[in-house]
Amino acid sequence: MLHTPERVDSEAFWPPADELLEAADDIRASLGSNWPAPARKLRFCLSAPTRPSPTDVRVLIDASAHPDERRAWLEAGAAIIEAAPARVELRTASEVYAWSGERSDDWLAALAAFCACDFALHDALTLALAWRPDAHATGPITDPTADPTADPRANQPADHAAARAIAPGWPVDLATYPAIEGLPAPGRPFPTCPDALGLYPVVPTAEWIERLLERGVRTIQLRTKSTDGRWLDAEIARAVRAARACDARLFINDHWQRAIDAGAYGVHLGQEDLQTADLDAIAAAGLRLGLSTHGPYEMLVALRFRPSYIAMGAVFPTTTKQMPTAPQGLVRLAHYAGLLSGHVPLVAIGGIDLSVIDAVLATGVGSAAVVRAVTEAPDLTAAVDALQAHFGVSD
Ligand SMILES: Cc1ncc(COP(=O)(O)OP(=O)(O)O)c(N)n1
Ligand SMILES: Cc1ncsc1CCOP(=O)(O)O
Repeated sequence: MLHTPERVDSEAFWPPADELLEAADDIRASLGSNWPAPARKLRFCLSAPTRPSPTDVRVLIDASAHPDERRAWLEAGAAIIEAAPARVELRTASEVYAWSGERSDDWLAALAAFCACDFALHDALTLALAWRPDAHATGPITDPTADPTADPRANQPADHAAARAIAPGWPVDLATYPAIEGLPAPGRPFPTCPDALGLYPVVPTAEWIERLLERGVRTIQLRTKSTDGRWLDAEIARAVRAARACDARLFINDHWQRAIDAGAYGVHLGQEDLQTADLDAIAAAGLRLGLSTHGPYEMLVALRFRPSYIAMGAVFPTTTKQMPTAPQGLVRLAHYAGLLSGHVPLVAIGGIDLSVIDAVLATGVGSAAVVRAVTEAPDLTAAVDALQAHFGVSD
């Protein structure tokens, strides 16, 4: 079992800072014990270390550093956080992130606490800037016997309600989350779609779509990596025809222009597609937009575009797609579901099949997207019927 100790590493701050460590420990304890143990222990350096290491994060508060010094830290693999009034920037050798907005005086303690729960540094910083001493969830801390990283195939929690509980220290109010800099001004909101999108198969051809519509599926995605334009046009047109005939919600992955031309219900895009897709054209055509995310930072990015739903994953390990981040697990998923509840529907994806569907739905998500659970099912009808039954859909 990989339970995180409810404490921050005693060497998390350099030079040692007892009060800061105590505040970080308090915040960490308020997050409960169900998080993965941190993959690496970061050291937050309030003064320059003699020799920076890749696990160092140099923290400059209302201060600047000589460019040569910065270069040396980044070359050593260290990260730099610069905190100015109402603005924080994180710089690594390859990335720059910037947030603006108010923050708590204890944001640095909160940062150490979220890093101790194994959030990536930019995700932990997003959460730390949102953290407030008095704006906490009221629910019980999640079940201390549940293993956050465990696939419930191996460790089925007796009570799925445990997976839904939100730790008291988790920042639940989107209004306290910082603004991410460098994004376009919010455009018009995309048309809404139901909170509970239900079972959401993601499949490679129109023929698959037809087969699944026949089995009663009503939210579905055409996802193909083909670059053959004529084939794509024909498949998308056929899929749209089939979905319309059943009044089903058909999302087209990536091919937003073709989806507009064919009159699909919606488009699904990844974070990198946000740089190139014409979101105004998608919205103007009345299509819904689903966006992929892999953590709290990307969730905030996605929210800026006012999508119809946000997808989060991979929840569990998957062989269908190479993922940029480690599986999120159920505990994070439940916290994301709590945060987005009432704002935008959340779709879980990655490694989901019949054996985990109950646990996934217990986190509060309204939909589960699946690839292999249908495309590799030995008996498609049985697999779809069994999955659908968990969404209250029966034959
Ligand atoms: C419902 C849903 N969630 C996530 C994805 C993944 O989309 P993306 O990040 O764009 O990656 P590719 O699917 O293009 O490989 C999805 N397609 N659907
Ligand atoms: C496309 C995608 N995006 C995030 S996980 C994933 C693959 C999900 O596939 P499976 O359901 O087979 O694990």
